[in-house]
Amino acid sequence: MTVVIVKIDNLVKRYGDLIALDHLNIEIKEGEIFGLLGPNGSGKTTAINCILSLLKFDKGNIEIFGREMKPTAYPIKQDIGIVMQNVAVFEELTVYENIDYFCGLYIKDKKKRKELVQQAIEFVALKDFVKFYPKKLSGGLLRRLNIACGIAHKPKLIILDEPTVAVDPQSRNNILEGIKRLNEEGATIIYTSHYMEEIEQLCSRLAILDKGKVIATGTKQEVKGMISLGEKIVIETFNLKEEHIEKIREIPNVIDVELKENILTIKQKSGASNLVNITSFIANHDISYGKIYSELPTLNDVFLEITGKELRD
Ligand SMILES: Nc1ncnc2c1ncn2[C@@H]1O[C@H](COP(=O)(O)OP(=O)(O)OP(=O)(O)O)[C@@H](O)[C@H]1O
Repeated sequence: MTVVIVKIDNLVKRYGDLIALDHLNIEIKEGEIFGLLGPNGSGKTTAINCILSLLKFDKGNIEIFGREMKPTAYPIKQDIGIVMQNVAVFEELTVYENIDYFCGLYIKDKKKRKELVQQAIEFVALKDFVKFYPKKLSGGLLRRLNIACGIAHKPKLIILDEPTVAVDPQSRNNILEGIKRLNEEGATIIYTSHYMEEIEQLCSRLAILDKGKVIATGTKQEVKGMISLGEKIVIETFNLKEEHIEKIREIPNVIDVELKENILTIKQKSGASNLVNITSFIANHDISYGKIYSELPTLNDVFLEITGKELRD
């Protein structure tokens, strides 16, 4: 039986005249890594703050673990781990003391807490830095400390709001791998990002947000299946003429052709396969080419087709 961990029903949140969340409906199931993908300002942080009852909302209902979420729902909060966008640690405490403090909010037994703090330190690979104060840590290490503080008490639901913004690639990989391990160990994860690559890599299901609305939701395949765009064929060409482009446009199932700095991108309708037709066209017209490959639509393509805008400006 599928257990629903988070149920967001018809959620509306206004800031004055601005509708930050516009009748949001989302269900997150046990064991998922659920992605909330959307550009800056689409409502991801507002949604997270409402889920956590840190913000009052105007309409709707939120249930977590099958119970109504309220500011005073402490038993529910105990089973949630939060890693917010802005690093929130104490400057006057060391790495160890910070993790111990946050873990101590939920775990009173000292022996148990010591074990959990050690596990969290190993988990984010901060063993060599336990005596450091936060101001001595690089941005990436600080993010890792922030994560350790949020997850040390082994919560059932972990919410991470853009945890990789402004971190170096090594720390980013460390963070993404760590999230996968937390999930394998049984935690349900909500992960917000405006990086579609991260959501693609990490999440089993996702919702794409724009202007406070869910514009698409499902597995990656389901979401990509909602648009008319199918495979894209990309060719590096050197002597292509305008008339060639026009002829390629006429090939059945081609929906768009674009040439940018020697890179020709041919977009096709979902379900169509034109690679053979296009390679024979190129050969028959003596067009010289370098790389040629086909790729599936990205989540940015989904966003672009539905909203007319790029995910990242
Ligand atoms: N406290 C606030 N007062 C007024 N407007 C706000 C407030 N917080 C957010 N907003 C507005 O609500 C909308 C949603 O913002 P939100 O921070 O939830 O988006 P986001 O998707 O998390 O973006 P980002 O990735 O930039 O954090 C934006 O238009 C934002 O300007």
